[in-house]
Amino acid sequence: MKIGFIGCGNMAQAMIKGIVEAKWIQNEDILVSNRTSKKLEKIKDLYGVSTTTDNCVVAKNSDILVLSVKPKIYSLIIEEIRDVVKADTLIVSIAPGITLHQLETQFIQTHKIVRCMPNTPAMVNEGCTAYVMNANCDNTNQQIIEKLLSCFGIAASVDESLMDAVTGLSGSSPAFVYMFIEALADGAVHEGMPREMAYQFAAQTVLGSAKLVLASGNHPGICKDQVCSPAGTTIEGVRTLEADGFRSSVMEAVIAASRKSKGE
Ligand SMILES: NC(=O)C1=CN([C@@H]2O[C@H](COP(=O)(O)OP(=O)(O)OC[C@H]3O[C@@H](n4cnc5c(N)ncnc54)[C@H](OP(=O)(O)O)[C@@H]3O)[C@@H](O)[C@H]2O)C=CC1
Ligand SMILES: O=C(O)[C@@H]1CCC=N1
Repeated sequence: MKIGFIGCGNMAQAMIKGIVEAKWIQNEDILVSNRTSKKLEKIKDLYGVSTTTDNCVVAKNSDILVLSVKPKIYSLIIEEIRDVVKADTLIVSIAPGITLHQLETQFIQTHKIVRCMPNTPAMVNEGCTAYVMNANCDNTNQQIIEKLLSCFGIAASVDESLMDAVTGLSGSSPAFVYMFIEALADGAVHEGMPREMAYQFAAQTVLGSAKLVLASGNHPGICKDQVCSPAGTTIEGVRTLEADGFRSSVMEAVIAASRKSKGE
């Protein structure tokens, strides 16, 4: 089996790293194309994958074909490759806001199409991907797509109506989390902590807190209450976060990203 990527940017590189490390298929059976060659040279040097600047070479030879370019050039890319994609190739879209129906109408043949929303923590095997398949896909296709997505984290099948919310949450919120880590560190730097130490402590604290929510199965509020001693230090911080609209602000960010994905 050959897996192709058209576009070798941040998200494709994260997915390729996971597939290579999972040792699912031979590295040379990962085919990657990109507009320019610099990223291709880097990824070929790193993993020995097959690279080209000709998108049609990848499209023609792939059993699974991931369209990993920006949404605004999806139509252009589909127009470029649609005559050469094999009828039984499983097409994987990772673009926000582009529906299965839109994808089906842009291809000439009746293809098996999967709409996914991955995220960049795939780079460290901690990705979180939701997917929905079109009606042409069968159980075998689902097993293959689960296997692919599990190479770099967890995968969950969702109703297509949820894909925009997924984009706002797991797709986009890594950026919000990095802003949170930066802000936590800045607070500690303000109080005199060296910057490198502040980033390490902030990131480890976010990692550990997330692991505790997942491992305990507790409501996040219970985990929060376990940190807040009566009349202690933490509740002082909680008070200022509430006064500054922290939770509302985070909710608004997820809603804004979801709405953008919906095209609103
Ligand atoms: N980044 C993220 O966190 C996530 C991204 N996505 C989605 O993944 C997709 C890719 O995003 P991302 O990786 O971040 O974007 P990048 O900008 O990092 O990568 C896009 C790549 O597409 C290449 N490209 C541009 N035009 C062409 C072309 N005509 N033919 C072949 N390759 C081309 C670019 O090449 P060049 O460098 O030469 O311009 C670039 O390497 C998008 O649809 C995005 O919405 C989904 C989930 C999360
Ligand atoms: O910002 C974006 O549009 C993409 C989709 C989700 C994450 N990055």
